Amino acid sequence: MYQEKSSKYSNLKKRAKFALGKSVNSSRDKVETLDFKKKGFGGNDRRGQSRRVKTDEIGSNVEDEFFKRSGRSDNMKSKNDYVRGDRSKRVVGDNGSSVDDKLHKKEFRGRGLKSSNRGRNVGEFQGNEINGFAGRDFDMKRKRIYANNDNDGESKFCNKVKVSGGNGLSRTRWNEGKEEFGKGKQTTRRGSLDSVSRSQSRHSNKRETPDGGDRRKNTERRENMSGLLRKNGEAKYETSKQLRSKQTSPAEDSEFGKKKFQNKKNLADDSVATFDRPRRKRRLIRIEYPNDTANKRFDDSIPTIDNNPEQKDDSDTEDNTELSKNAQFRAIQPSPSIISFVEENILGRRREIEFRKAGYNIELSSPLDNIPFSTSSERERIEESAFRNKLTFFAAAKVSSSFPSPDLPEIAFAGRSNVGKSSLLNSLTRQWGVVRTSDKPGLTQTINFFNLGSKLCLVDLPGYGFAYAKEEVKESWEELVKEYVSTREGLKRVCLLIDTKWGMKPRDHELVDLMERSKTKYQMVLTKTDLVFPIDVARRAMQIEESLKTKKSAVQPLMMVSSKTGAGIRSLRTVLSNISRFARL
Ligand SMILES: Nc1nc2c(ncn2[C@@H]2O[C@H](COP(=O)(O)OP(=O)(O)OP(=O)(O)O)[C@@H](O)[C@H]2O)c(=O)[nH]1
Ligand SMILES: [Mg+2]
Repeated sequence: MYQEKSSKYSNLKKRAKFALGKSVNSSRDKVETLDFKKKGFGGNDRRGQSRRVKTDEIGSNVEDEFFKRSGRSDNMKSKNDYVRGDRSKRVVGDNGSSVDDKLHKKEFRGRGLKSSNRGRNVGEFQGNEINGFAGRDFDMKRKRIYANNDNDGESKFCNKVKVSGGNGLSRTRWNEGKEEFGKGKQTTRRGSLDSVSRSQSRHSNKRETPDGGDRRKNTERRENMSGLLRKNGEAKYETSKQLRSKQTSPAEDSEFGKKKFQNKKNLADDSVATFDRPRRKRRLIRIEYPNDTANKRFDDSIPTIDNNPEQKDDSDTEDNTELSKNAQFRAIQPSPSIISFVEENILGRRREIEFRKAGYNIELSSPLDNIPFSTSSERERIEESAFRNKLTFFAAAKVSSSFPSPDLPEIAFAGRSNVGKSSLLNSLTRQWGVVRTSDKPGLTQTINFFNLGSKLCLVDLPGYGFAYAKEEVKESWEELVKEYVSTREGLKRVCLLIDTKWGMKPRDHELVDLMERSKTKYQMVLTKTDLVFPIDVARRAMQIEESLKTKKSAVQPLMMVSSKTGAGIRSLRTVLSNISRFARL
C-alpha cells in the first residue's frame, strides 16, 4: 500500500520499529499520502516527492513520521496518552485538546517554532521542534526532552496551556509554564522558550479553541475580554479616584486646593498653628570673656579689670584664683610702652598686605628687618657695624673643658629646644645658612662659638626641654648650658629666648634662677612673634616683665622679635651692639 522510495525513509521506519517494538506495517494501519515538502520536511527530502506514509491505529500518522525524525514516537506510544479518534488527522491529548494535521503543517513549517496552545502534545511538539531542528546532537537533545517529559515541570507547563485557552491571557500563563518547563532547558538554538511561548500566545487567538470555537468567536471573546479588562481598568481608576477624593473631602475635588489654602490662611491668621515648618532660629553662642581682646586692635576700647568694678570685686574672691591659665593670660593688660613698641616694630601676626602697603619686599627673608626694598648688599646697610661683619664658626664644645679662650665679649643665646636660637643668629647677621636650623627640636647639641668680625662672639647653645634625643644626652646638654652660663668668663649677656605662644616654662625659670645666683646678665627675648596676635605679644611681654620685676640680673627692656618677618630684629641688634661697644675684657 505504501511506497518506500528512499533508503532514508526505510531507516526511519527501522528506527520507529526499534522504538515501538513492533512493525509499522500492521494491517490496521491507515495509509496517508503526505507531501513531505509541505510538511516542512522539504529540507531533508531533496526530491520533494509525495510519499505515502502509513499511520497506525492510534492516529499518530503524520506525527509519527515527525516523531520518528525527532525521536519522540516511542515516548508517545508508550505513554498511550492519546485517545483514538475516528479521524486519523486528529490527535487528541489527554487534556481533551486536539491538534489538527493542517495546523501542524503550518505550525511546524520551517523552524517549527510555531504551535498552538493545544495542550500536552503541543508542548511536546514544541520541545521536539526545538531540539530536532537544532540540527546537532539529535539524540542527546532527544534524551533531554524525555527528561523534561518526566519532570513535573512539563506537566505544569501543559496544564497551564490547557487553562489558558485563547483569551489573550495566555501569555502570562505560558510564561509561567515556560519557567517551569525551562528548568530542564532554557534556550534553544533557534529561539528561546520565551519566544516560543510568545508566538504561541500570539497565535492562540487565530486557532480553534479547545471547545471548538472558530476565529470569529475567538475575536468576540477577545473583544469581550478586552472590554472587560478596559472596564476593570476604568473601575480601578474610578476606585482610586474615589479613594483619593475620600481621603481629601468628598464632593470638593475641584475646590480642594482652594479650601486647603484658605484653611491654611485662616490658621495663620488665628496664629494658632500653620502648616509651615517653624523656621529655626540660628543661635549665636557667645562665650563671655570680659577681658578677651584677642582679635581686637590696640585702638579699640579694651575693657580692663580696673575699668570694670564688678570684675574688681571678684578679683579678691577665690573664683579669680581658679581661672584657667588662658583666662588669666587674657586678663593681662599690657602697658602703653609695650603696646607702642609692638606697633612700632610691626610685631605679631599681620597680613601680608600690611607689609606691602608699608613698602616692604616680602619676598626677601625677614623683610621687616631694617631695610625696606633690601638688595644683595643689604648687609652693608645694617646700621650697627658689629653685625655687618661676617659670621664665622670657630668652635664647638660638648664639655666645658673644650670651651675656647674668652678673647671676645660673648653673647649667648639660650632657651628651650626649637625656640629659634639658631634662626635668630642668622637673622641678626642676615647671613642665612651659617648657623644650622631645623624644625626638629634638638638639632644643636653642642655649644657653638661664632666670631663676628673680631668684635663679638655669638654663642649658640643647645636647647633644653623636649628634644629628639635620649634623656641622658639631654641632661648632659642642660648641665653643660648651666655650667656655661654660670661659670663662663667673658659672657656679657645671655639672651634667654622664650616662645611667645607658650611663655616661660619651669625650665626657663630654673635657668633664670641659676643666672640670678651666678649674677649673669640676661635679657629676655620673645621669639616667633609672627605666630600670635599683636595683643598677645604685648600680653606675653607684660607677663614676663611682671615676673622679672624682682630679678636683679635681668636686663630691661624685654625684646620681641621674629626671625621670619624680621620684626624687632633691628632693635635687638642695637641693644646687643652696645655690648661690644662698652664691653671691657
Ligand atoms: N614662624 C617663625 N618660625 C621661626 C622663627 N624662628 C625660628 N623659626 C622656626 O623654628 C624652627 C626652629 O628653629 P631653630 O633656630 O632651629 O631653633 P633652635 O632653638 O636652634 O632649636 P634647637 O637647635 O633644636 O635647640 C625652625 O623651623 C625655624 O624656621 C620665627 O621667628 N618665626
Ligand atoms: Mg639650634
